[in-house]
Amino acid sequence: MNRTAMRASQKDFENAMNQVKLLKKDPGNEVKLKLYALYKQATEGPCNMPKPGVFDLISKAKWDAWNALGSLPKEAARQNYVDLVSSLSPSLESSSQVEPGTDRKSTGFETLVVTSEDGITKIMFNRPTKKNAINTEMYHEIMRALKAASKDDSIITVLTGNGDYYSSGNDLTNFTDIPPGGVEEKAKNNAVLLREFVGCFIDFPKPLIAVVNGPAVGISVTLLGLFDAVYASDRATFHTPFSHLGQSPEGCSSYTFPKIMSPAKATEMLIFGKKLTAGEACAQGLVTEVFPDSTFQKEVWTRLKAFAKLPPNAVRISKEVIRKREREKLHAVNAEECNVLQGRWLSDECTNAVVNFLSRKSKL
Ligand SMILES: CCCCC/C=C/CC(=O)SCCNC(=O)CCNC(=O)[C@H](O)C(C)(C)COP(=O)(O)OP(=O)(O)OC[C@H]1O[C@@H](n2cnc3c(N)ncnc32)[C@H](O)[C@@H]1OP(=O)(O)O
Repeated sequence: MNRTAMRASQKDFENAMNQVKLLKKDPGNEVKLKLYALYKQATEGPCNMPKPGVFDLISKAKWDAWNALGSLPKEAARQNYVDLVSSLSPSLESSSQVEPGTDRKSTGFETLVVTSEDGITKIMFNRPTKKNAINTEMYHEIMRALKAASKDDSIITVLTGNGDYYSSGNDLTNFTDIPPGGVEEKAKNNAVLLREFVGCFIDFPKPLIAVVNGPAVGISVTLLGLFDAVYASDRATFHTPFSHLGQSPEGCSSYTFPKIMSPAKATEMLIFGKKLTAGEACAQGLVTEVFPDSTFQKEVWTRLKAFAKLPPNAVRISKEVIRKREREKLHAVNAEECNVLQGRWLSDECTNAVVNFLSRKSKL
């Protein structure tokens, strides 16, 4: 279509402005200056600002670009703006698509949906009928997805849940398939797996963000202390009923939670199993921000897309600086928690709690 023969309407102009916000790639300073100048010309007419001083480089570059348009009529500037934006269209995305998910979808996962788009790798727990309980396969797949995300070209990595739950934590049927070596061997294998699993979160090199779409239980809560930001729907709750299950804290929460929320508040959660609302978890520092469920996805993904446009090296280096001085300590805490849990899994208290759940005598 020959757009120059057309006259861009105010609506075309507004659409073009919205499309600019959704550019996948930075179009470069030259194009950005042109866009700025055309926008100013289209909305205010010829340059009407005093020339900035030579040391104010950015304002001066903008002024030069606008001033260079001379007396170009507003209508023509509007048309040129729309044409310029449309020439950038290969790097635009559909404006209706807010949440990443359609671009590169990784195959080979049974329990996850992993997608990569707009500089964001999204790892979505995908066992909605089991409230996204984490079974052995899922522990392995999450580790595989994190390792791939650490090497791909994304800037940030997001974990979220499919369905009404974020995750109901460890799949309690993990305790049922007993190997030839008996329950001791099972407990040992689980401790090895758990240590490796939590280790992947400690060592993850990019910002890790949790998009907590609904209730979170057990290990899906404790791990949040190792994330860099946690955004929650106001439907989400945070529950670590370890004592009820005859178990003890994991995911480095015995160290991170007292630091994040004070020792007494951590005790209420980790020992007494107090369930927090999203608002309470935010007040205690575990959650970064809470959103109304009706606008949660739209608001959070818009924000994440903006984060993912930040310079990748600066983002990665900053994450390393922040994590560096804690990494050794976190690995030591993880090792100790796994050791303690290995013993707990062999206890009558834990066995009874799991049997009660599996025979539906108890629920949280
Ligand atoms: C390598 C090992 C590492 C171990 C690390 C240790 C981690 C510690 C923890 O994570 S402790 C937390 C463990 N989680 C729980 O105790 C939660 C148990 N689940 C429940 O209490 C409830 O299911 C509920 C409150 C989460 C949801 O209740 P609701 O009534 O809404 O739904 P249902 O109970 O009908 O659940 C639907 C189906 O999902 C199955 N399911 C849910 N959670 C789990 C789970 N954690 N483990 C196994 N299965 C779970 C539930 O059994 C239903 O399945 P069904 O439809 O086939 O009956």
